[in-house]
Order: sequence, then structure tokens, then C-alpha cells
Amino acid sequence: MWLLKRDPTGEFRLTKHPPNDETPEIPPYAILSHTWGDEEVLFRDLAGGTAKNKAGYAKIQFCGEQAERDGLRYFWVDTCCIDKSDAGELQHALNSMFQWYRNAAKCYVYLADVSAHQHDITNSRDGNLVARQSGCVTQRWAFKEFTAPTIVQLFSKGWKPAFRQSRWFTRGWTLQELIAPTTVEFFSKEGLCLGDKKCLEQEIHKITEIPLRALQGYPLSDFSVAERMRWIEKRNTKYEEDKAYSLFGIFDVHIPVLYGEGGQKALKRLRDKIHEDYLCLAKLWSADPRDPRHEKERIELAKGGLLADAYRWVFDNPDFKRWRQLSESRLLWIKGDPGKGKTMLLCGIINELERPITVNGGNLAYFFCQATDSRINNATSVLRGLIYVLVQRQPRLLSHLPENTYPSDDAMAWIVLSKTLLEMLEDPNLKVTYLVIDALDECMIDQQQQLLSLIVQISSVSARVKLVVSSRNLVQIEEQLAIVAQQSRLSLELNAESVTAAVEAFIHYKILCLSRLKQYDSIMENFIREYLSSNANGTFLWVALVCQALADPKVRKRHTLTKLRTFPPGLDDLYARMMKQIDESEDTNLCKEILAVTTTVSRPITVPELTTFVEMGGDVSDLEELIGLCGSFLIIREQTIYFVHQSAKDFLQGNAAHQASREAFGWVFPLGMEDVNHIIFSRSLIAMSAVLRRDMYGLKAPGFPINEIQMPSPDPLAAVRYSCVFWVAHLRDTISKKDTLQRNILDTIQSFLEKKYLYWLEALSLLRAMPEGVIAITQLNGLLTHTDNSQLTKLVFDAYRFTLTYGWVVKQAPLQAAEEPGWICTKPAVEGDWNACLQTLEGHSGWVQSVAFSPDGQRLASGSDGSDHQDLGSRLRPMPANA
Ligand SMILES: Nc1ncnc2c1ncn2[C@@H]1O[C@H](COP(=O)(O)OP(=O)(O)OP(=O)(O)O)[C@@H](O)[C@H]1O
Repeated sequence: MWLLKRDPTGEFRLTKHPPNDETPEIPPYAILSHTWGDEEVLFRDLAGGTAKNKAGYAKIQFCGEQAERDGLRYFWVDTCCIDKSDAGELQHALNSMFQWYRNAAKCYVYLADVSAHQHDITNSRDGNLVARQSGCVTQRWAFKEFTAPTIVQLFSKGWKPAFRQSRWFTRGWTLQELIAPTTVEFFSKEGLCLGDKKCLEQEIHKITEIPLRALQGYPLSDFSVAERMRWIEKRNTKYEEDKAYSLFGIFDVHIPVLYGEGGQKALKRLRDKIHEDYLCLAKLWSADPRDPRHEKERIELAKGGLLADAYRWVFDNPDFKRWRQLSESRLLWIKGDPGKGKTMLLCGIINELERPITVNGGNLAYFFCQATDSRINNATSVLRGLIYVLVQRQPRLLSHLPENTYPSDDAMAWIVLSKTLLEMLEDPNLKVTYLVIDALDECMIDQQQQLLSLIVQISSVSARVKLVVSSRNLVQIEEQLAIVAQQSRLSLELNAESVTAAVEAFIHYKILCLSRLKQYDSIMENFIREYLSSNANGTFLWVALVCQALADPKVRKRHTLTKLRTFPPGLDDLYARMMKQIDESEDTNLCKEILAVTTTVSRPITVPELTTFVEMGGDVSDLEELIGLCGSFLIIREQTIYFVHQSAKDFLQGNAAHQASREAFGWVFPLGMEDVNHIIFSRSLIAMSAVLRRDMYGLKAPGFPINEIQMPSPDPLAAVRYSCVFWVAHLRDTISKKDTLQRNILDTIQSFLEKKYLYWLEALSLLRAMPEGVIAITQLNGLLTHTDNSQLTKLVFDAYRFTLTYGWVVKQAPLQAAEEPGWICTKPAVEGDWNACLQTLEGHSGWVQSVAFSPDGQRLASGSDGSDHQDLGSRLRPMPANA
């Protein structure tokens, strides 16, 4: 990078940075942003000593002098600090420009078409600022007092019309010059400061329509591609290709610079590259994308919204401060009992850290483990989540992603992804990176150990990586984390002592909300406050549950105090009391069924999915009412049923230490969990048999691109989405204590597969759940190994071979059969295999014609009679009209 510096003779000279390998650091520098005029000083002018003869020299002088006033010896100006005659240097400069602006200590925007002169405010000779009225000095400011807000006030509105109209806001390259730097100061053509990006943000937002969060330095990956593209739409560039090239930093992608290719072509190449990166990233979350950033928002919402007063205390905590400030402190473990507010505290920490980190080019990735959801309760998903966020924010890290990021074998996936993450964290371009992992204890127990080992390894990887993890206070976690060198690890325990003041703030807020709802008087408020404070024992969750119960419309204001006294202190006692309440209701059996199913399923299910498992003959609104009756354990958000908290599920599963928890297990599962698994499995098959058929989404032709599929309304698959993916898992759990599957179960499976196998695959394709489907059929194959039903075993084996060999894959499938995402596509492998499998399946199922592939085996075929199908057509019998 070339930088300008004043030499001892007072002239500006170019110096190359870093000068050598021993001093790799680039010194602090200022950077100029401006629009190009007629006579700009070029690289060769400075080298040849002709710079001063050009009008553009005034800007260089302005920038150099302003930098000196700000204590900066170096500065950079795009007109003369790039040797454009060198193509390699030009490409490098275009690729690096965003970072150069981002890393600048100050960015000065010189607005050649905005004048502050009419206000008679000028720089005096001593470098200070002087205001004159009728020629007399009325005020004088030292430059130190010369803060941006004072200046804005000073000039009031006089310069603003010209500012709004400034050409600077219409140019392409100035977009990144506005967004990338942390500090942007605007100057009039006389060199007077008009204000900075922060104090003018409302004005700039109105002019550019760029969201305030983007101006404030939040990660650009938080804004959609379409949104970011909109920012440049109305801007112009001298060379039409620059409209695309000026976006490299905004998307953190790079394509070769080819001036002459045309603006449209450059934009298309850029879009293709973005899309390619997106597809690559999407492969990480093959089936059900779980962007941890959305998960965080969902968690905050589900837990009633994040209250800053209840987590801000941590920023003054000495251990937290040490972890944040000392480079050797790499790992902070936040531990505490259920409901002490660990998850919410981590959300608050992320909010606090996010902006300062990302604004300085650092990165922050996080993941919330949740035992209630099999998609995010394992070590591999933690890795996928962290990598996903890291790469989203720094697409350049994509180069570390291996070809196959979704090996169907979980152990293999772990090996591949842990290596990938470690490589990313050692990337020389990576700046300070923070990783936050919530609820290590909610990671599946058999995978906890490997996750902990990786955390230990990361803690010693690089001084640029810092970690915050949280969990309950468990010995096995403590033992593992103790391996991290003592000076690198810190722990912070959330207990009654550390969080009492925060819980008080939470109680205050909750009472305020309740009071608004129920119109309490101050005596009532005080009584509730008193009761909550003396019984909460530093447990936020206890307070939240009691307040939720009081907010129930059925609790009359006059009964509030009596009701309040029925809530015992302690979480488990509170759950026991709530269980008793349900037991006393008229709908106790249905409530128990609902609780049994929701406790057993592998991910939170929706209300329509629950109708598959709970037989009640009523409509969905009845079911919603019943879920409401279980309100102390369950909540519905956006039609999905969640446990109010992991501790509520632990209680019903008999995992809590309290005696009442063991009673709860017997209450919910009188015939054991296997029985509930059997109910879920068998009702899944009944429901799928009724729903699955050919072309459920009315697409008419196979080979339909997955991204163009519009879900019909109502969705015919709504009630069986869960069943399609998880029926085999529940089948497996029915036999965990028995040796083999019973005859009648085998018959049911055989009948289902004979009639519905292809429709099931079609449903999985539509649900984008093919990778899980492959896992399910693999499991099924394994389960049947020891059965004596040879016909079924052969059927499943053929189905298994067929699925794996030809990969009924859609977008982001484990078997990369086609480059293009598709609905159902296949890749011919061994000819003989294909025919054998197909013949078996043809005999069993209807819509074989949806199996389609191109003769070269690479591209997805579309339509049932296209030429691509000739190869296939020669082998398939025409589909019967009534199939
Ligand atoms: N800062 C906060 N703002 C708003 N609500 C909070 C806050 N902290 C805690 N709560 C309330 O307390 C409840 C429990 O908090 P949280 O889930 O963070 O506990 P936890 O310690 O992570 O529990 P567990 O270990 O069992 O998962 C939340 O559901 C929420 O109602």
C-alpha cells in the first residue's frame, strides 16, 4: 500500500507499506474520500514532481494538513496512491480498497460543492477557527474544542441544502467510502468541518436511504443481497464496470477486474460469485437452515424480550472485564443453575460486543445449543453454526470450506468441520474473533466431550480468538475446561449473590408490565414485589413463570394475592405445583398426551403436526386451548409448540434432582417412553399413508427447481412434515429394549414402503429434508438387518441402495448429483444397479417417471418428455394414466 507523508523539506512523498517483512504493520493513516475533478494529481505526477501544477493538489494538501492536525503522519488519496499503469497493482487495490478505508484512523470527505463560506467562518493562521460578523471576529475556537456537534450547531442549516445535493452522494465508489470507515468527517470546500458520520447519520440516512445500522457499522451480512444492491442502484460511476467493482468490499467477494466487459456483464459476474458463495454456505445447513442469528432473535422473543437492566451488570464484573481487556484471557465460562439467566446474559454480551468488534473488521460468531431440538443439540451443529456465521460475515473464509460439508456420517462431519474451523481461526487475515457458545450442557452427552476438547484446543490456537461459553455448573465440564492454561481461563458463576440486583431489576420490569395489564394499585404492586424478591433466590425463570401465571386472564385481580401465595419457592416445586393443577383439570388425560408427545419429539413440533399424534376428534382450536392448559410447561409461537424452558422438559423427563420430577415422569409416561415412541411412529405411518401421493404440490413436471417451488396453501404436508423426517427415529426408539421388531410392525412398514416409498422421497424433496431421509433409510436398513422378513429386508435394501446410489437429491444434497439445485434428480452410477433397483421399485410404487437425469449424469433433467430424458425413457415403461 502506498502512503503519502511529508518529508523534511515539506513536500509530500509516496512511501511503500509495509516496507519490509520485519515491520509488517501499516502505520496509522488518514484517508481521503472525494469526487474526481478535472485535474487530479496522479501517481506519476508525484513521482515526476509535477503534482503541484495541478488543481487537484489542493485536496492533497488539505488531506495532509488535516491529518497532521489529527496527529497522523501518513495519509492515502486514491488519485495518486495507486500505480494504475500496473494491472496487478490495480486489481490488488480494488480488492483491498474497502479494507483500506475500514482500517483508516480517519476518513475525510472533501465536498467540493458544499460551501460554508457565506457564514464567514474560516481557519485562522494558527490553525484555529474564527467566526466573523461584518468583518469583526465574534468567536474563536481552538481546534481541540472543535467537536463535530458544535460545528453542526454553528453552521445551523445554511450548508445543508448543498450537502443534500452534493455530487458525493451520487457516485459509486463513495458508497464504500461512507460505509467502511469507523470515523468519517465531512468538510466543506473551504476545509471546514461540517460534522461526522455519527452526528449527521439521520441526514445521511435520508439522502442515501441506507439503514442506520449499516451506517453505524453493524455487519453488512445482516443486510440482504437485494438490499445492498439497492444502495448502489441510483449511483453512477465513470466506467460502467465500476458499479460492480465498487461493491467488492460491500459483499466481501472478488472477481477479476476486466474493464471493457460492460457494466451488465460485470454485475452478472459479481452476482454469480455471490450466488456461488451462498450455495457453498447453504450446503452447511443442508436441510433446515438454522441461521444462529435468527435463532438468537427467536430465543429473545420466546423468552419475553431481552431486558438490558437485567444483564448490564456483567460489564462491570471484574472477571468479565479481565477477560475482555487482557489478551491472555481467552476463555470465559459462565456457569449457573437452571433459569439463572445464562442464555439471556449471552444475548446481551453478544449485543454489546458485536458492533465494536465488527466495526474494526473483527468477527463474532455464536451458537445456542438447545436440547429440545435434535437439529441443534449436537457438537456438529455447533460447528456448522459457528462456521456459518463466520463465513457469512467474512465470505473470504469460504476458501477453507471443504467440497463436501455435509458428510452424512456425523463422525466424519465432525472431523471435517472441526479441522475447517481451526483452519479458519488460524487464517492470517482474520482479525480478533469472538466465539460464543450457549448451553454446553444441552449438547448431546456423547458429543459433549469432543466439543469441550475442541474448545480447549481453540483456546490455545491464537491470541486473536476469544471464547465465551455457558453451561450449568457440571463437574465433567469443569474438569474438561480446567485443561485450558490457568492464565487463559476465567469463570463467572451466576448465583443468588451475583445476580440479585439484576433479578430485582427484572422483578421491577415484570411488575410494571403486569400492572399495566391488570391495573394493580401500589399496595398490590408492593406485595407482589415483596413476595417475588423474597422467594426468587436469584432465579429469573422462577420470576418469569410466576408472572406469566398471574398474567393469565382467568386470574382475577381480586384473587391475585391468594394465587401468588400458592407458588412455592424453587423451580422444581413450582413445576410440581403446576403439574398438580393440570392433574386436577377435566382434560388431564389429553394434557398428559400432549406433554408426553412434546417431551418425546426430536424437535419442537407445530400445532398441525401435533394433530397427527393426539387423537381428540376436535379441531385445531381445541388443541390450542389444551396446549394453553399446559401453559406452565408449553408455549406456542408462530404455530410451533415450545417448552417454556429446558428445565421444564428436564422436570417431566425425570431428570431434575427433585423427587417430584420422578413422579412427573410416571405421570406423563405411565407405560414408559417406548410406548409414546410407538404411538408417534405408528400414527406417523397412518397419517403419511393418507397424505402422501403423487405430485402433492401440483408441480406437473419433475425436475422442478427447488427454489421456485411455492408451497400450496393450505400445505397438504403440514400435518406430516415431522413424521416424514422422524418416523424411523421413533421406530428405532420403540425397540431400544427389545431385540427385534414385531411381526405386525414389519407388516405395517412393508405395506407403507410398497405403496408410498417414492411419494415419501418426493415429500422429503419438497421439504428439503433429503439428507435426513437418507439417514432415515440408512437407519431403517440397519434396523432390519436381523429380522426374518426377507421380502421387506430386500425391499428396504433396494430402496436404500437406490437412494444412495442415485441420490434422490435436491438442493444441497449429500450426493452432489447435479450442479443445479433441483427437485428430484439422479446420477447414473453403475448401469446394472440402476436397472435392478428401479425394477424392484417400479413394481412397488407409482411415479417412477419422476426419476430423471441427463445422459451425462451431470445435469438435472426437466420435464417428462424432454430430450434429456431419452436415455431414461428407453428404460422406463410409460407411467399408467391413473398412477
Ligand atoms: N436479561 C434478561 N432479560 C429478559 N428476561 C430475562 C433476562 N435474564 C433472564 N430472563 C428471564 O429468565 C428466564 C431464564 O433465563 P435463561 O433462559 O437465560 O436462563 P438459563 O440460565 O440459560 O437457564 P438454563 O441453564 O436452564 O438454560 C428467561 O426465560 C427470561 O424470562
